[in-house]
Amino acid sequence: MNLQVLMFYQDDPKKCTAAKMVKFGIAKNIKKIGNKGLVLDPFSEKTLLPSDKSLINSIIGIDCSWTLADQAFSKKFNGIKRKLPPLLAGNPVNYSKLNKLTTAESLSASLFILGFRDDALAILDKFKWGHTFYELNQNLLDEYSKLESEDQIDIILKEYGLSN
Ligand SMILES: C[S@@+](CC[C@H](N)C(=O)[O-])C[C@H]1O[C@@H](n2cnc3c(N)ncnc32)[C@H](O)[C@@H]1O
Repeated sequence: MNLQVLMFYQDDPKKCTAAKMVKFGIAKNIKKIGNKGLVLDPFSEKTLLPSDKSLINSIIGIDCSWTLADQAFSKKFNGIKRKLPPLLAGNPVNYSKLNKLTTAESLSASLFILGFRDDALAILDKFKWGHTFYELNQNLLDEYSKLESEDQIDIILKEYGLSN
């Protein structure tokens, strides 16, 4: 799957996971999103499902600061927007917080859910804390890669003690 990042350059470049993925040739730094691009948007009403694979030709992470994310996502991006189903951050900045993932974690999780397991793990291998993200979410990711509808997510969260 073609991985892309659209960068706002708002965070420390030394810690930016999108910049690291571009440097390693894992993701392409783009300025324009295509119509069949899956935009990873934490504010989207729709959740990513495995069946979305047939609609898309690329996955795009929007690399902005979490503190400015509402402004960044108020822009009208082209593409197909989806949030990820609930996952725990493994990165040191937002460790164990639900849904506050780095761009690298979000791209990895989306690949996992869409069935590209090896590619998902290869991204995490590039980060010291990558294995922590996988260990925290392995069971959830396995379940999400079999999702047929959003209705099933609440049942999964209850099973793992993550529902309110
Ligand atoms: C807000 S930026 C933070 C970037 C961070 N500074 C880094 O170095 O990775 C993280 C991006 O990953 C994607 N993302 C993170 N969590 C997500 C979620 N729960 N659902 C959908 N996309 C998510 C979005 O594209 C989001 O803009």
